[in-house]
Amino acid sequence: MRAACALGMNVAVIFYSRYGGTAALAAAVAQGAKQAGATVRLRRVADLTAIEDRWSAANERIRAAREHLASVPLARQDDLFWADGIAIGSPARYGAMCAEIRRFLDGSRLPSGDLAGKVASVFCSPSAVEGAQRATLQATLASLAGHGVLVRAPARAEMDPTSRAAQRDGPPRASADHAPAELDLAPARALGRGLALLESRTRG
Ligand SMILES: Cc1cc2nc3c(=O)[nH]c(=O)nc-3n(C[C@H](O)[C@H](O)[C@H](O)COP(=O)(O)O)c2cc1C
Repeated sequence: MRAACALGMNVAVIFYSRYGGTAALAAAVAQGAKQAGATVRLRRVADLTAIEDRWSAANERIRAAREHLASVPLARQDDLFWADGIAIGSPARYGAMCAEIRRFLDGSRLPSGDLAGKVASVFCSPSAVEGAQRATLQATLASLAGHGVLVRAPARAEMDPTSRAAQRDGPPRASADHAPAELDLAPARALGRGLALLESRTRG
């Protein structure tokens, strides 16, 4: 049997991350798409606020994450047009996507339908507040669907932290220490691989 391959496919993985959790998931999504043979752009969305605006206890973690992510290029509207497959990642913020991703999508001023035919998927780094991840993913998907993309809905294991939590001792890790566990990274890689391969199939 011939192995599935997404050679010639472009995948853009676009994320915002304050503490590094979503960034780690984004890197795993990008890795999965690359393993499938796609050309990948890993891009971050810039912060809207300065570190000094935040309460001090969190500042060191934020600063470390920013240093770590400094070499990742900033996302541009062109990345959306370049891509055949698009993955958007956001931390959960009160059950919705973060303001940075909202602004990126709004600021790209895409006429409705401009991303028609592309395949899109979403991923999310929540804390252990069940339901927030699902709400965030659905809100992000709804925004992308408005631009005419085909939605590659996350599988249950990618979508629902409680289904993964059942497989290990303790709650999902993506928030407690901001370092996603392998049980979170493996579905993220599968999402990237699945996105790249699905896109190659829709092209025929
Ligand atoms: C303003 C704010 C609101 C948040 N709201 C939620 C929420 O509704 N549900 C949740 O599970 N986590 C929530 N969190 C926690 C973040 O989603 C969580 O820490 C996430 O892993 C951070 O991702 P990052 O490491 O990529 O920055 C919130 C965090 C902040 C700062």
